[in-house]
Amino acid sequence: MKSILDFNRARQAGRPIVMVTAYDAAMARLVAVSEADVILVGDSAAMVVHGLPSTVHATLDMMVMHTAAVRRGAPEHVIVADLPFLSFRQGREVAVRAAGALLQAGATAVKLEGVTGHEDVIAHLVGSGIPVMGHLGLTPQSVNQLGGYRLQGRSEAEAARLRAEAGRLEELGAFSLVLECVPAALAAEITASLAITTIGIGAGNGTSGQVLVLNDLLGLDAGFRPRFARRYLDGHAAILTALNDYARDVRGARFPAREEVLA
Ligand SMILES: Nc1nc(=O)c2c([nH]1)NC[C@@H]1CN(c3ccc(C(=O)N[C@@H](CCC(=O)O)C(=O)O)cc3)CN21
Ligand SMILES: CC(C)C(=O)C(=O)O
Ligand SMILES: [Mg+2]
Repeated sequence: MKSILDFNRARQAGRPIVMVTAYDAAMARLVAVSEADVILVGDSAAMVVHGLPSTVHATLDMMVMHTAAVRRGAPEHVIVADLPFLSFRQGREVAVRAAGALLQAGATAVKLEGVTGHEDVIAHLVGSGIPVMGHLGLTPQSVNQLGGYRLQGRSEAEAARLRAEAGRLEELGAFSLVLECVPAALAAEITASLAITTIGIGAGNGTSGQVLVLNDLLGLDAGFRPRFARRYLDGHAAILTALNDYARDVRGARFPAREEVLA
């Protein structure tokens, strides 16, 4: 996809939107030549790339660096970058500066979690020419409040709140929103009630598109296996085999071979 207008074009054409994360130029180059539509520079980078315990630890500097690297690897794609924890909860000026830094690093749009309490910030970003993607349901930046990564919107009260927040995001001018870990029927109902697109993760197949963390779909982490994260590759095993082949070749004096010696 070349612009955010392609989100609604895809929905109108009945084509599911394919979103995947990337954090560096090498992976972005791969995604750019794949059939995936959109790249998310997720704040999951804090966990996946930096080994930090949660996305609470993502910083603006970190997100700017990853966004710039991904833009170099994918010059033509729509890139959505996550606004890090608290960067949109300290008033309009701080938020617009953070979002501006992400756009100047190469993002096409920003994503932010939740809506209640920062409605004015969302409207101000949109009014400033910054496309905003919302993120509802399981909002990982609130993990310390949610008490873990669990399905959201199970009670009727929670479902009603999610419906209202999704409608509010559309009213405030968000062009799309992520629904993370919510019941499939609720995600489908919210999608049908909105004119803007929804991108699901752990939210069933009734959304306008899907998003997965690249490392998850490549199976790079042997330990992280939530039910929604289908593995298209056992990357952990494949890479481990390559590494051990290399180690054995060095120890067995099979590497480097004659043609690999510069002389
Ligand atoms: N590598 C990675 N992939 C992600 O999808 C991801 C991150 N990191 N970091 C930020 C958040 C955290 N996310 C998570 C993390 C764990 C579960 C999880 O363990 N889910 C279980 C239990 C569900 C439940 O109890 O309702 C599952 O089996 O799906 C879900 C989403 C999604 N995001
Ligand atoms: C899981 C997706 C939606 C995300 O926000 C991230 O990767 O940070
Ligand atoms: Mg995120």
